[in-house]
Amino acid sequence: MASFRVGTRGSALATTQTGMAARALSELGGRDHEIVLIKTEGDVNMAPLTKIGGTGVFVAALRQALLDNTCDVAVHSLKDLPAAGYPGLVIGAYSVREDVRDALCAADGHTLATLPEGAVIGTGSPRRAAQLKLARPDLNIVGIRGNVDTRLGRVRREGREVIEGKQGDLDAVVLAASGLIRLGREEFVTEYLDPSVMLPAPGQGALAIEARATADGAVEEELASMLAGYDHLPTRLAVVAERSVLRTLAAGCAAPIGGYATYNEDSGELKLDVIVANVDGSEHVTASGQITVDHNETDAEASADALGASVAEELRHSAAHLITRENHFG
Ligand SMILES: NCc1[nH]cc(CCC(=O)O)c1CC(=O)O
Repeated sequence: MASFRVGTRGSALATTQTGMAARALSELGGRDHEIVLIKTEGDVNMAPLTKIGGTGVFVAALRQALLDNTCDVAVHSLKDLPAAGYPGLVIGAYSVREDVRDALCAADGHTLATLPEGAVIGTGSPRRAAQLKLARPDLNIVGIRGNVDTRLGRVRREGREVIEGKQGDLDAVVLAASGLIRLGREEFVTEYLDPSVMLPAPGQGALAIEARATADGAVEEELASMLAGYDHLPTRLAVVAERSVLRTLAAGCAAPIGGYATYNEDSGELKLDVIVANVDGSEHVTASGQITVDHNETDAEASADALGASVAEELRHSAAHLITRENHFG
């Protein structure tokens, strides 16, 4: 059978995780693949994400490549994919989820509890900034961007030259554990932050395989069984619930919202926790919900979506003033 083309961003993390997904798909489908590198606005423009639109800057070019038939599937970090659907495209599969937690990478082996008073922490994420300040109001948060190794290079280390604003100028950074693990950078982690301290971003740790949709919104027949074989249903139910929160509150990936759902295949319990916070940690609201859903039901995904929507509805009024474009930094 003909080979298929897999679109990816060019960052080290993107090419690494795309390679992993593409090899798995090839194996399932008994077909070769080729990788197509796509440059996105988020790779080219280094302004803070909250300034260049946040939502979607990493994915627009990849989606266009699918629509232009430059590639057949695109591999995204689900976290970077806006929660609203996209005309003509469909998420054909979700990967098994990697470690969903955020990870503190600090100088001198520090944990969140032992960081010195007033320590300077780098993150570009309002969600991480808000929850860091909730846990430790004395911390100073500075906005950073760039790829994983660039960010790790900002952490102070014995013997490393301090170049103001470039290298070794921070006490710690916070990154997604999943990215660090996929890139083999776990040795830099000094603490994996429990979701009770830092709720991850909706979709964090999962990959989404996007493809062209047929007229009735399904995956093209050529790819359907391969993608169905790759899809991980417990992940699908959890991330659908999480992303439903973003869609209901009309918030993007740059919003200070954490959301984490778990699905227990044995009991059928789907649980969801959500936090919306002020970026300076001065205010926050939380909500949780739980349903039982049989993953064999055809409407299991709709039930997960409804759970996210109902938890979000609980927060609609109390969180409205925290989901404005002003509630970010940079
Ligand atoms: N916006 C960058 C981005 N998009 C997805 C991940 C992590 C990978 C994942 O969520 O699986 C990262 C890096 C980070 O947050 O540290």
